[in-house]
Amino acid sequence: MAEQPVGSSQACVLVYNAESKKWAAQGPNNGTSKVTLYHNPDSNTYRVVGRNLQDKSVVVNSNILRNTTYNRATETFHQWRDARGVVYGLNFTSKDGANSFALQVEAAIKHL
Ligand SMILES: CC(=O)N[C@@H](Cc1ccccc1Cl)C(=O)N1CCC[C@]12C=C[C@@H]1CC[C@@H](C(=O)N3CC[C@@H]4C=C[C@H]5[C@H](C)C[C@@H](C(=O)O)N5C(=O)[C@H]43)N1C2=O
Repeated sequence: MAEQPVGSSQACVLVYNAESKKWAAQGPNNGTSKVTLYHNPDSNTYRVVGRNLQDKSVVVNSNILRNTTYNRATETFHQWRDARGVVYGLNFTSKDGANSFALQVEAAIKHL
């Protein structure tokens, strides 16, 4: 069976630049993206995919692993580090959207 969407939310996707110590918003004019947690039941893998709402470009495509720590830095800003050390940030447009997405990611990590 192909990948299934577990849940989605709206957020601005950012990547941290360790050199400049700044967050860089991904996608055209720092736009909002639709971030979706996908589950592949065949391989029992999860990933977060974000697509910019405006031009549909993929702004994040990151595997969530059993040793991933999903950090709720604030009620609306969550972040994680991928296997290569790239730090992603999600600046959600609402607390509810942030919380529901986080609950799904946290459940996914427990399921791995
Ligand atoms: C142990 C560890 O790895 N720790 C990581 C975090 C983590 C923990 C556990 C597992 C994985 C990860 Cl990844 C860490 O601490 N990291 C990862 C890289 C960056 C950072 C390091 C230092 C700074 C200091 C401050 C904070 C930061 O960046 N914060 C705070 C909330 C605040 C909210 C919003 C965004 C806003 C969109 C723009 C900007 C603004 O507000 O202008 N901004 C911010 O400033 C945002 N940092 C971090 O998160």
